[in-house]
Amino acid sequence: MRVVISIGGSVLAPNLDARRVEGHASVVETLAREGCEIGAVVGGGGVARDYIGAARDLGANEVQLDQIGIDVTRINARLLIAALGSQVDPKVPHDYEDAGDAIRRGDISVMGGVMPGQTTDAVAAALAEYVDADLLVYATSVDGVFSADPNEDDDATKFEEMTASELVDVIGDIEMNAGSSAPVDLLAAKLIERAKMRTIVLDGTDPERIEPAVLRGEHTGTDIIPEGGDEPTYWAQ
Ligand SMILES: Nc1ncnc2c1ncn2[C@@H]1O[C@H](COP(=O)(O)OP(=O)(O)O)[C@@H](O)[C@H]1O
Ligand SMILES: O=c1ccn([C@@H]2O[C@H](COP(=O)(O)OP(=O)(O)O)[C@@H](O)[C@H]2O)c(=O)[nH]1
Repeated sequence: MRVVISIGGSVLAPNLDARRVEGHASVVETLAREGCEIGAVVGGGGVARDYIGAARDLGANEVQLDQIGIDVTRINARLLIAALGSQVDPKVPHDYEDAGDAIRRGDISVMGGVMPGQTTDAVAAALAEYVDADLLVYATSVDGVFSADPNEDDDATKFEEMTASELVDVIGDIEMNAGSSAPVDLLAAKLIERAKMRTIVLDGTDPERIEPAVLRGEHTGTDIIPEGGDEPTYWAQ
């Protein structure tokens, strides 16, 4: 099975901790041993937001702030590469072709950000479409997509399941400033919709949750079902 896993910076590197990175690397390696072809995309986390905040105070515009964020996501990608064994492409790809070439060679590919005006959520969705992935997983800091930000609104309710167009509607109003927080960004949601990409949004704080979700579809987060798409056959057994 070919899977793209987006590891949010909030779960990979809310702060710098080698053991936490090791925990995510261990799950990725387990999935590779189970025969998965893997593209990983990592976010910027706390360090990105520290740099973005400082640069904003210095008067940088949003594109400049995005560029700083991209650089931090690429450093985080190098951290995960360092924790992965020999089967990982040592380079952080600058584009989807390089990532796709590595995955087709049988290597694990680890991307960071690629261009201003989006987040790594969109990178993961575009990579999943480009390599025709069977599944896209967002390991983020909440256990799914809610009707509103659950950290701000106690009345927010979780979607167990939703269509990509419902996802577009729910996250459409979330601001898109550099460093803003969203379980999936708007561009990612639109890419998931057009690609009819089977997607799971789950709490990846404990990376162990990723494995059963990928291998058996077992999780407590949100299933994003492509309209007109069927349940993936690999979970039929
Ligand atoms: N509708 C929503 N559903 C779930 N989380 C939301 C929603 N709106 C905003 N959020 C916020 O998005 C955060 C996840 O985004 P972010 O911090 O960028 O994670 P990541 O590091 O995975 O990109 C959650 O912790 C939550 O506070
Ligand atoms: O392709 C990308 C990826 C990231 N970013 C910038 O880098 C920041 C950190 O990336 P992301 O939000 O994906 O990290 P996370 O939310 O997972 O910590 C984003 O807010 C954007 O400002 C960007 O401009 N383009």
